[in-house]
Amino acid sequence: MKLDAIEYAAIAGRADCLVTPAEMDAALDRMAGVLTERLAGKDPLVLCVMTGGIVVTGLLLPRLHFQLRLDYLHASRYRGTTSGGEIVWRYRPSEAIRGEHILVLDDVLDEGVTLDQVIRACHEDGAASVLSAVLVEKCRPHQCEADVVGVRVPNRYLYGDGLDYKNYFRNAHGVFAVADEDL
Ligand SMILES: O=P(O)(O)OC[C@H]1O[C@H](OP(=O)(O)OP(=O)(O)O)[C@H](O)[C@@H]1O
Ligand SMILES: Nc1nc2[nH]cnc2c(=O)[nH]1
Repeated sequence: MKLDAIEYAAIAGRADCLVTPAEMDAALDRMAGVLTERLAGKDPLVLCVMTGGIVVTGLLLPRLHFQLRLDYLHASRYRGTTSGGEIVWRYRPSEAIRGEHILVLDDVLDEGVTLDQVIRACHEDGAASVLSAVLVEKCRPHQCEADVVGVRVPNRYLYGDGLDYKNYFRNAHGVFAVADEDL
């Protein structure tokens, strides 16, 4: 469904900014530092979890000054809605994963169902090691933990830096919480 320009502006106007663009940039620098310590010299294969992971991947990779390769996987469970369902795999690069040091990059750790299943899939597919990093972690219980976290935020429905609201706002820099009346 498309949003008209008035609705779009109203949703943005009612949202709360939880993390500013400058705070996100600082978080990305910190993540890059930790990932460099953990992965430099290992020639990792970075897997972007589509679609939300595309922004953190694009912002983080130029900060990683060591040898690596990039691929992606596509697993999703929200699909434009605000509550999660079954994981649907659209692309799983099983052959490429065998024997590799994998870095999984995603935008958000919420219930942790997606990351848990992605990490299990990488092990099943024969990864030599699996490290995970998320840009945003919600303060709530998760089915699994990420190894590296950019920022931690309250448990609200979020958009920005890859996270969508009704398929929009992935391009907003920073993290924003949708107003209750828009949920
Ligand atoms: O921790 P969880 O509760 O499993 O939620 C996290 C997942 O939810 C989002 O994906 P979504 O299914 O919305 O797909 P998208 O990346 O296409 O937005 C996000 O990109 C994570 O992959
Ligand atoms: N856009 C978006 N996707 C999610 N997937 C899991 N939690 C969220 C969230 O808060 N916002």
